Amino acid sequence: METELKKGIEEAIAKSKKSLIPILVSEVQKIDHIEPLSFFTVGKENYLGERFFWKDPTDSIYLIGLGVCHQIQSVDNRFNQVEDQWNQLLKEAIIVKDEEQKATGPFMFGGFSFDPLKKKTSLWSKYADSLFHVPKYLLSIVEGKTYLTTNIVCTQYDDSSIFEQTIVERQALVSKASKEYKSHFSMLVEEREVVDPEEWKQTVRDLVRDLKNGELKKVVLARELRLVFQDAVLVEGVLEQLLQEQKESFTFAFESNGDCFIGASPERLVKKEGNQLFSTCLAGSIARGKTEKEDKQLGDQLLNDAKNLREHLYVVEMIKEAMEKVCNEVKLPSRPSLMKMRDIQHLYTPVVGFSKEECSVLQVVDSLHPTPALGGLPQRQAVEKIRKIENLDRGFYAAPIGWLDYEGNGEFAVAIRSALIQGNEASLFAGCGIVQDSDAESEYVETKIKFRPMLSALGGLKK
Ligand SMILES: C=C(O[C@H]1C=CC=C(C(=O)O)[C@@H]1O)C(=O)O
Ligand SMILES: [Mg+2]
Repeated sequence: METELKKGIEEAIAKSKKSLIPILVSEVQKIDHIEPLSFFTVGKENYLGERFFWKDPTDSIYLIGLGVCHQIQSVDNRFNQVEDQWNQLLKEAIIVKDEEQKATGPFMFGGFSFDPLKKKTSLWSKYADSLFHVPKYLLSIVEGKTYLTTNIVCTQYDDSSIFEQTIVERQALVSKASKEYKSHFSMLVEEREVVDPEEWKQTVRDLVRDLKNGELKKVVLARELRLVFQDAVLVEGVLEQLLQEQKESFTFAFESNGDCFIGASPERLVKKEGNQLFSTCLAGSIARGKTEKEDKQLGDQLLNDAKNLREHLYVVEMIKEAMEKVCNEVKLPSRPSLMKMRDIQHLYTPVVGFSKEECSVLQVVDSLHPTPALGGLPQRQAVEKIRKIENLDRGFYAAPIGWLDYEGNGEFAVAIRSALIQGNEASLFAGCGIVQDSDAESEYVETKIKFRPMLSALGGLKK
């Protein structure tokens, strides 16, 4: 296998000398199991600020990336541009692998900001509106099998010494990652609501008045909580906590230039496997009960609550319509069920479809984002409203985050229940769907519940 990587690199350098464009070499090895968190932690030494972590709710896939061998960014027409740049890179790529397995080989991880037209603050200066990383090393644990992909972008100026360097580095990574991982914690010293609660509730009241009088049916409003810690927050510790406490969610971390966007989202935007497409309608919320009986009562209340059902129905209508455009067949249950996480329960409708030919994951992301679970209805007007009245730079919060492989498989979640970690500070985000019969006080309480997963993982939740 290693000689094949060497050959691949030599071929890529020769190709690059002729074409003058960089050439990607991607080699996949099946390896013994490595703990995902160990691999992530070991990457800190050489790749701090260039790591990502992803786990899906069924634990069927773990993806950990270290280093950035190629970066994709774009400004206008961003979903198409990312796709074009990705296809450009893939066109000449040299792939060395023995076995077919999704989420291995040429692969990228990243996401988009919620609204590229929103006025920017310095909060998200480390994240472009579209940002994808092709990792140097990718650990993929897919249905219990472990793979290590090594990606190298070769240019006309390289020589085969990059082969030797890579082999040495990769052996060191794998052997260190096989040792045990120790967790750490930081202490929270201050908690600050970035927007005054009364001001936020007033915005909700004003919005409810508009919803009663205009064509807008739903707008999702969010707010930010800023935390200060004694020491720099250790992303590994936060991830460990999220993995333990939010098993039913997508757990993700995406580092960029020293900051880290991290979270545990229960909400899939889209998954594509072959021509099968999966999406999720998740909107309408209530607390978990302290006892089983109370929990069931609350769940039943949610399933029969007109306001929450309305909030949910708008999402179902929009996702169904968008999926029907790209699918030959779309299936979904006629009524929502409950999805329960540690801190909250939601109304949930899964959607399955068979995609038409030539329909890519990013095209589906483009047609869905933002769904009314994050934006509102009608979509464009709701986003405009948020841009105008919401006192928050959402950045990557509530926007698509996920991965794509070279065969067109991929999965994106919407990045809610999330936080942006910046050294010894963090911003947490939480929003809720405002409809005509929303009550500002209850919506405020709902956002408080939605802060809990991240607050707890950051060690800041008072028990
Ligand atoms: C916008 C968020 O949640 C969405 C997802 C599920 C339920 C929601 C709700 O009931 O309002 C929201 O639409 C968030 O957690 O920040
Ligand atoms: Mg709600």
